[in-house]
Amino acid sequence: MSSPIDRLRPAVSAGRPLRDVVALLDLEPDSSARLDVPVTSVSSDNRTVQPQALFVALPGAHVHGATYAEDAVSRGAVAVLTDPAGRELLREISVPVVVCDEPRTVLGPVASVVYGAPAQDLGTFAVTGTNGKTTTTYMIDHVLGAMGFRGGLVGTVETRSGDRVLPSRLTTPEAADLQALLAAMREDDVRTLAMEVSSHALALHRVDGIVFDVAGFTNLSQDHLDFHGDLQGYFATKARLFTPAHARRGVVVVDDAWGERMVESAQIPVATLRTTAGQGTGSTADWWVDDVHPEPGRTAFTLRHRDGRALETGTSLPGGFNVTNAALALAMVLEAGSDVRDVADALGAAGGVSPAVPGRMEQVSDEPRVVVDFAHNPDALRLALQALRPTTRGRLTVVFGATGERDVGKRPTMGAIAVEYADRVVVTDDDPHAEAPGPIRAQVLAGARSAAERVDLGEPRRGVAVDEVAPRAEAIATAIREAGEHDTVLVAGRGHETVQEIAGVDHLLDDRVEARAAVAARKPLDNDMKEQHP
Ligand SMILES: CC(=O)N[C@H]1[C@@H](OP(=O)(O)OP(=O)(O)OC[C@H]2O[C@@H](n3ccc(=O)[nH]c3=O)[C@H](O)[C@@H]2O)O[C@H](CO)[C@@H](O)[C@@H]1O[C@H](C)C(=O)N[C@@H](C)C(=O)N[C@H](CCC(=O)O)C(=O)O
Ligand SMILES: Nc1ncnc2c1ncn2[C@@H]1O[C@H](COP(=O)(O)OP(=O)(O)OP(=O)(O)O)[C@@H](O)[C@H]1O
Repeated sequence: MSSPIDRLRPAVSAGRPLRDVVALLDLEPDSSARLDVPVTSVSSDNRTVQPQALFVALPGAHVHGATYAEDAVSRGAVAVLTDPAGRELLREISVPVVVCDEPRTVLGPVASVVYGAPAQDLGTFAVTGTNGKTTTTYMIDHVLGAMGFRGGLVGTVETRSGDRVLPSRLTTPEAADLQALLAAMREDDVRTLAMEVSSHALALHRVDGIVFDVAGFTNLSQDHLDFHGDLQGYFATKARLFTPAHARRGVVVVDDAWGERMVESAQIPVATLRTTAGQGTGSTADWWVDDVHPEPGRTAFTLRHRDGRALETGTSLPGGFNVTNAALALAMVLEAGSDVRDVADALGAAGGVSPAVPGRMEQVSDEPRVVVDFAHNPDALRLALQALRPTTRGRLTVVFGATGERDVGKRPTMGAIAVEYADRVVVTDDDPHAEAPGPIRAQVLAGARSAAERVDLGEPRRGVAVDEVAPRAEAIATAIREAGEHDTVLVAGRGHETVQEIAGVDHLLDDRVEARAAVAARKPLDNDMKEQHP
């Protein structure tokens, strides 16, 4: 996880006089002389303030940003934008203060003005949905890269501007950081942007001030209900992306009812995409996936449009859901105006839609097969297990936990899903954050054990072993040590992440590193067994 100070920003910024910001907000200037001061950057965190910055002091859940205004000024901030509560905290400040009721809602547009509307110089693609955002953005970036465009990427795993790469702190950065990043991309001669737009970002106005060329919707299922209250609120927040303030056109996966509802509520032109089997010719969707079949090392498929366009390609990323992600990425690129033959030629040379996506169905070993995946909600866990089941010759083990301080309701559900699809379930810790890890495991285990009882009573009887092992590194080691050669071990929930937060303290932990170490530790055992049974 990077600190708030690690961020990509432009080396040069012409900036704008503070007067322009005041005009944008339609406010009465309180001191005309000082409104000529040039503003060359915008920060909503004092730790990122540079000389000539506008410091935007936001009210937060923990603290008011105005608390840090003095420090921001000492770092070179030349003005402060805040709300009336922030103004109260800033009686003695030495720089002009601009007050508006909801500074969060203007942060993006203000930063866009200061940096010279950088989004307008890029071909912009935004992806939202519960699952698949990271994968789909990597796929869009891969397709555009194959076509020769120098790309920018913003999302959960990393932030990339051409050759410059940083690990990400948030999936979607705060508005001021995002606009600075887009300005850096323009400086780096980046032509296209593929970015994840989280529901938090939409609710907290992080992408205000950007109108994406194409927005994509993957799916919706239970997650983040701690923040959005219920699924309806979660959906309504995602739907904001499909309005003229945020996007020009959209592509919506209509495999589930939420997709259909997204099409109904969209206020921009949207193309529909159906990727579930059996649609074929005569599909009611604009785009659909046809002729899905396995080929060595990949799944081949054809993306068709109702106007007759067809694109034959494939993806090496496992699971039916990755065909969906690939089809969405392609449909978004085609809806942006690319010619289907150009895309087909580029993909032919690139070997299909097959980017390396860190921690997404990432296979770290063959025998036993060990796969590290980011599935951390019920739907993703079920799909990841379903994807691995048909190609598992032995037993399927899953190692996972649930996040602390987040959506408590999904814990027992995930336990039950694990039992439904795996032969062995090892419940451990995810990121407990400040919550006590034991009770989180207990809630996951409760769901798993009651599902296991149902499975044991059912016909045919299927004994599923449910164990609790913590800490997580020990759980991974145990599952891999005890796995047979033909077994699969899915380590789910943390994917690419390298820091685990327990009791508010960060610990270095990378599931892929732990899994590789556990596989390496089996080697003497493997050799001994081979000597005994040559
Ligand atoms: C719910 C949420 O998103 N909260 C974000 C919000 O926090 P907050 O309102 O509590 O802020 P605060 O800590 O009270 O601070 C108030 C203001 O003072 C500033 N400040 C604070 C401290 C300081 O030393 N100096 C300073 O200037 C802060 O930058 C902020 O502007 O503003 C903070 C500053 O930008 C964010 O770090 C914080 O994200 C927290 C860490 C978070 O975990 N967010 C997650 C839930 C999130 O956004 N996730 C989505 C992806 C979800 C998914 O799909 O998995 C994402 O897009 O990343
Ligand atoms: N289209 C999809 N439908 C359902 N599940 C998916 C889909 N694509 C990926 N997944 C599952 O969800 C997990 C997360 O995938 P990915 O990181 O691409 O999604 P995301 O939306 O970016 O998630 P997050 O915002 O939490 O980072 C994957 O590891 C996989 O298990």
